[in-house]
Amino acid sequence: MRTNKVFIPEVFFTNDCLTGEDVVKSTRVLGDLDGVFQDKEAYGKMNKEQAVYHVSSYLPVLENTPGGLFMGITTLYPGKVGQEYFMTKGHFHSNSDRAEFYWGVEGEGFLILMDERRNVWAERMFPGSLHYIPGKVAHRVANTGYQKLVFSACWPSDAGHDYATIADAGFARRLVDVNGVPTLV
Ligand SMILES: O=P(O)(O)OC[C@H]1O[C@H](O)[C@H](O)[C@@H](O)[C@@H]1O
Ligand SMILES: [Fe+2]
Repeated sequence: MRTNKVFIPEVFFTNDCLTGEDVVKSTRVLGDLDGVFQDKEAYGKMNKEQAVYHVSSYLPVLENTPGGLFMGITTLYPGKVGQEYFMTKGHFHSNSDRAEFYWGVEGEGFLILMDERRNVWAERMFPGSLHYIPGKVAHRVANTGYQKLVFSACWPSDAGHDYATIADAGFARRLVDVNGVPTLV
């Protein structure tokens, strides 16, 4: 199932929108993304303290609660490591059949998806793009623009994050700048 529906945003979310004791904020700096990018030489020369993305997560119920929902806002900065765009770590869900919605709020980029047979495809993200991520599909987002990319997400509170599978085998294809054009290679 591949869907890429569009809605019209009336409110632009930012990470600052979400506040309260059930909101968890985190930042991933370049040093947290060791092993994620292909060009190790370019990565080695970059400042590891540089922020790549911020996530604010609204967790109104406890992690692993069946039937609940979480919501997040991610701000992903523009940049590249070599020719590869700044991107999120990416993950499957620990409860592998759990689905998720992502939607574009600001900026431009791609949602990169990979199923369990390692087929990879990408959906363009822009303000108002809406993306249904089926269960058993790994997901990561790349910023291909020159400004920050803001997207939001809604996922089941019992989905969990499985980073280990991606850390071990990565995605089967990478989104790189080929003569100025974002290309899956
Ligand atoms: O968890 P990452 O792969 O680093 O992606 C960053 C974040 O993106 C979205 O906001 C998701 O809903 C979060 O669950 C995820 O943590
Ligand atoms: Fe997810």
